[in-house]
Amino acid sequence: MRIIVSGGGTGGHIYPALALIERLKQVEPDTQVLYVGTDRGLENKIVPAAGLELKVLHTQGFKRSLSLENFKTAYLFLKAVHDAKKIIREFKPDVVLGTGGYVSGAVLYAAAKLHVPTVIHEQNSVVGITNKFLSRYVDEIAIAFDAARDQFPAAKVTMCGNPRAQQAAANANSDFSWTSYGLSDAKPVLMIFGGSQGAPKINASVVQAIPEFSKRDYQVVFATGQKRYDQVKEALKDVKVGSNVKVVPYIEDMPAKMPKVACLVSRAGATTIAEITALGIPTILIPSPYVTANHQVKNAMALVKNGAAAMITEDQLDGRSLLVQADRLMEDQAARDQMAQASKKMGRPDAADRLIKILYKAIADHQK
Ligand SMILES: CC(=O)N[C@H]1[C@@H](OP(=O)(O)OP(=O)(O)OC[C@H]2O[C@@H](n3ccc(=O)[nH]c3=O)[C@H](O)[C@@H]2O)O[C@H](CO)[C@@H](O)[C@@H]1O
Repeated sequence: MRIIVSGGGTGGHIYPALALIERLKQVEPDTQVLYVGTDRGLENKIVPAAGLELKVLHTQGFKRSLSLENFKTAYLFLKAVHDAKKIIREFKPDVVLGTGGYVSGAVLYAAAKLHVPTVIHEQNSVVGITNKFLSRYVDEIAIAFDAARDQFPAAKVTMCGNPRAQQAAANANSDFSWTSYGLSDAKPVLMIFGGSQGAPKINASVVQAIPEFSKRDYQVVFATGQKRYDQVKEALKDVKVGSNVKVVPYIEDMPAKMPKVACLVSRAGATTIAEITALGIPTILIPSPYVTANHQVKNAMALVKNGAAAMITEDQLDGRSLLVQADRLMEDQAARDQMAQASKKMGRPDAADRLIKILYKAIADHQK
């Protein structure tokens, strides 16, 4: 299969695309892939690292309020559509897949106008602005939460889950060792990260809690987000950080490491949730209150209701509340086991295979 994949900006849109590609190459080893992203997003780091060719377009998001900047955005969109058409004509894909982010708006719109089969994947329960716009033009829409169904044209929608779940499940028996982080494999690890880019309030709370974490019998791996690392290091300059606590900018190859985590603290982004439920990882979710229609709270509540996660809302978050919840789980294996079981029941470990079927369907329907 020749496939163009486009999704950009944050890890939550990029990792599902990469997981799909990894699986597609297992099913069809001669698959040819071109990734189209923005010139600024995390894809510039993640996609080449995965050994894929990346072409970039310059786009930006529309402001919700009336703004002069929106004229520039509209111009950039039209230019990006024009450039995307050129890329599509040259690459001649059998199908184009969009996984969200502004750049996928231009690429999928261009593909639809060129009558190339198109599929979009929506990771969230509340549909993103780009996918909402594209839903009129594309052939097929794959969703990961039932709640997204009614927000799209019914005939195009198929439940599939998030391909990153299948990748996570496939790595469940990972042989990763925490010794590469200077930690022990004999003691449980609490992993903390605020989404793919880090989150200021989570970072500040972890900084407050570090003197106590440093006295615990468990270990802590804390990712600050690439751009926030220096700031956190500065805040920690007079704090004695125990040898059981590791502070890093970013955690690479998460599917290898997540199975080796006893408990996780994280934002409630859809892709993170797909990973933790695929593996059944006890998690304390801290939903971001800064996202469209508060969708992370909805993502989180779906798990909390089933006993699959605990939640701290951002307004209740500080070093103290974080520590209390973390201790409660890290010091109670039975509570962790119970949460793990409930979480795993919600996982969709065949999501990539389902998405591949949807790609085949879009291609076949065009050949009729
Ligand atoms: C602020 C914002 O707009 N967030 C959105 C964005 O979040 P964001 O990009 O943070 O999305 P997710 O939480 O869904 O995904 C984060 C991904 O990054 C990985 N990871 C994270 C930290 C790290 O150090 N290393 C690493 O590999 C995680 O394992 C996961 O695969 O996209 C998600 C999916 O569309 C949405 O649900 C989120 O609401």
